[in-house]
Amino acid sequence: MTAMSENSTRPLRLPAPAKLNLFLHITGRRPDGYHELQTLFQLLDHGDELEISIQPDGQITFECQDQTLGAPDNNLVVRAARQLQQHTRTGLGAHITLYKHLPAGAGLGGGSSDAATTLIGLNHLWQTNLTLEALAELGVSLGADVPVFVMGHSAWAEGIGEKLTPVTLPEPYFVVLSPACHVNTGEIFSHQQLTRDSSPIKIAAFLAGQSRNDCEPLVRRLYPEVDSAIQWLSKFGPARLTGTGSSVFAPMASEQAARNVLQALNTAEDPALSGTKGWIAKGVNRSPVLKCL
Ligand SMILES: C[C@](O)(CO)[C@H](O)COP(=O)(O)OP(=O)(O)OC[C@H]1O[C@@H](n2ccc(N)nc2=O)[C@H](O)[C@@H]1O
Ligand SMILES: Nc1ncnc2c1ncn2[C@@H]1O[C@H](COP(=O)(O)OP(=O)(O)OP(=O)(O)O)[C@@H](O)[C@H]1O
Repeated sequence: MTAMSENSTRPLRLPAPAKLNLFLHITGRRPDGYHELQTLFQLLDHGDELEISIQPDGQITFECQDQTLGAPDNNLVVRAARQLQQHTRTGLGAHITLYKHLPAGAGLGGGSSDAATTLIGLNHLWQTNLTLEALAELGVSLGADVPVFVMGHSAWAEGIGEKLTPVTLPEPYFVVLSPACHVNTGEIFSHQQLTRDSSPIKIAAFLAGQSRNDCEPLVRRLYPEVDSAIQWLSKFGPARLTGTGSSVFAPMASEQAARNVLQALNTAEDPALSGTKGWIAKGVNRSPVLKCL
């Protein structure tokens, strides 16, 4: 069987991992309104999954059980597929099924990761042979978080999050709490009370504990569920917001320590935590996507 016919018959099942922002400083604003930031992206071993197969007639079709995501045409998976199709002028199409496990609007980069996995998967199936750098450049217009998922490595990031330097992190276990609320990233970045004047730091300052998430004070004020989640998780470790929220996380000394925190969450009688989901994820340096191809 040739590589092409193998590609066209077998659906490709790929992971779309989540990320945490271990810190997030906003250092300025570009003329187009986008914010300049510094962040440390930690990829996780947990996320969504996609199944992709080729459609020879050029159609892009999409399936997802999660009805809360809105119209298929607006889904980042479909937008990524159309963008690659137009850019490469391939005559091929695809049928894509999204198995959504990550909450949306939760600061975990779920939509961006789905878009990145779509670009990587279709580039492979369609044999369009773009480099990862070219796919990342194409993806940044879909979301500022797409490039890190395409490059596939935990990274120090600057610019709007697209200037990436891969870093090797200790890969600890994290407890992640996802309150039931969705936070709209655009709303936080356009809020008058957002801190936008942090001085740039070097990685040594992060390692010395001199970092924060600049969105956190504002998001805690606007979303009491997030404030409660941070207060509760702080009893077990240094808890922080990821991205613009709504999820919060704390690194744990071991998987067992993480399990103990989840058990405490399940038996907590605090009404402010009702609807908040807790889960455990392991930090990974390399994205599981590239290992699948
Ligand atoms: C907060 C982070 O998750 C940190 O990793 C990202 O910066 C956000 O990335 P994202 O969800 O992929 O965001 P996008 O879909 O690109 O942008 C949503 C909206 O947030 C604002 N936005 C986003 C990123 C950024 N660096 N500056 C901004 O001002 C813009 O108004 C934009 O319209
Ligand atoms: N495949 C997708 N998965 C999740 N959301 C999607 C998807 N496609 C489009 N969206 C839209 O994008 C919005 C943001 O979703 P996403 O999960 O990427 O946010 P987020 O976790 O806050 O990301 P970030 O950390 O990058 O800000 C959702 O409210 C939803 O309407």
